[in-house]
Amino acid sequence: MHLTPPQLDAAIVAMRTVLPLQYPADAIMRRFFRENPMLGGQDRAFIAETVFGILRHRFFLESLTNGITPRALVLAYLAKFQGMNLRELAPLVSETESKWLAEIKGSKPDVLPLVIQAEFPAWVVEKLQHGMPDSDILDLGLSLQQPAPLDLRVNTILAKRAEVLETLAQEGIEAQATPYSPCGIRLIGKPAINRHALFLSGKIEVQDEGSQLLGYLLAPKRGEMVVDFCAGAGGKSLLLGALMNSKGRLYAFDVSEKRLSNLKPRFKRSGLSNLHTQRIADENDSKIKRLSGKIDRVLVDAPCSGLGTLRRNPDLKWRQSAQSIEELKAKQAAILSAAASLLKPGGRLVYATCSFLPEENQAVIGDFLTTHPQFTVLNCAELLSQQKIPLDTGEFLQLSPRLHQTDGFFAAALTRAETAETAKTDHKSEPVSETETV
Ligand SMILES: C[S@@+](CC[C@H](N)C(=O)[O-])C[C@H]1O[C@@H](n2cnc3c(N)ncnc32)[C@H](O)[C@@H]1O
Repeated sequence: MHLTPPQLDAAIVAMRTVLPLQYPADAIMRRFFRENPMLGGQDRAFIAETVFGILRHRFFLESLTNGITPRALVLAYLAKFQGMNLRELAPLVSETESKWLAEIKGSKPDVLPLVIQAEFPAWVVEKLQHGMPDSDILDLGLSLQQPAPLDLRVNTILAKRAEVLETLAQEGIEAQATPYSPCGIRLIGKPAINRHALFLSGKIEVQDEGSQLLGYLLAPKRGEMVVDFCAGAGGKSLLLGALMNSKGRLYAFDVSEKRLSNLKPRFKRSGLSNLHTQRIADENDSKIKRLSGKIDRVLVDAPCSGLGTLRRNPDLKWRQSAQSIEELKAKQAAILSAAASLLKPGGRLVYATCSFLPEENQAVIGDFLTTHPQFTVLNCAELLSQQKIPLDTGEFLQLSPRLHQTDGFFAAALTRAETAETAKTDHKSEPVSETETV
């Protein structure tokens, strides 16, 4: 591309605004674009790509010199990772900068320490080294430095995947069916899909293929009682409703009113009628207690570090810490325990995170099983195979950008044993009354 001085300046200002990283980078960028309405579509794309690209490669870029400035970060990123040659950059930089950029172009990351090559903070590498060889940590880190593709979920209540693919092809939008999710589509580029008629009519939603697979793992059936315990803005609730063919009762719980209200317009578009959102104060809310032992399927999409989404949210590396993981582990255990109490004997619970840290995943499940002997683990590969999805990552579902081109998801499926004791508890629980339909 031909880079103009105003474009370069705007990227530097955006980088300076984002860098304290007190708030999520995507929120800061949204505000930056709102406050700079004169920027055109191309400028915005360039600035966003540059800022997120720098965050993906920040450890490497900062290793190049001491006290690196936002301007130096932008220039170094354009030279090293955007392939801009020194002739293109020459009219925009000083002679000293030009010499420095020439050195950077020749630098070789593969001689640098693992933390820099993998672009992980030291505390993440330390945690991973307990169970992973350095070569795997590096592979994982490198795969998370790539931008994520744009995946869509076809809303099977309103459309078929083949029909959506055909419409996209007719309009020259390159797309293909996702390899695992039966309702997924992967776009080749990044068109502004949220202004497309298919999106506005509720036929498609933006959703990573890995996230879609969690719905197939839970596999709710028509007419069942289902809970999405940490529903947020409802990415997974909408898929669960579609898998239930809008029949039965689907509760979407969350502690955040704001996130649940973001679900409303999506729900309106979706054509579903069986979704009931409820804000809960916390996992011990009385609304949860009233549903004890009554639910067929429960999804726990637990609050987590989000490190598996570093392709999309590279700033999480600086917004999480060893301390925040400790707090998350306690929260995850409490939520899992409360959500499990909802399950009918013989029911299914899926616990999921978008983290690759065993502490947030296998360890939470291990501790839960020790204190809840009435629960056992179901084999995820078998559950997916029952849904005609040929994906075997073992007992747990473990997705990675490198192997599956999805975000880094973890999921465990659990079932509750049928016992005389649990049947007695069922009899005592009261029906839930006040539900709000969005
Ligand atoms: C990973 S996000 C869920 C994303 C959502 N399922 C989706 O697909 O869009 C985790 C959610 O857990 C919610 N949360 C945090 N603490 C909670 C609690 N104690 N009970 C229920 N939800 C909680 C957060 O507000 C957040 O929306």
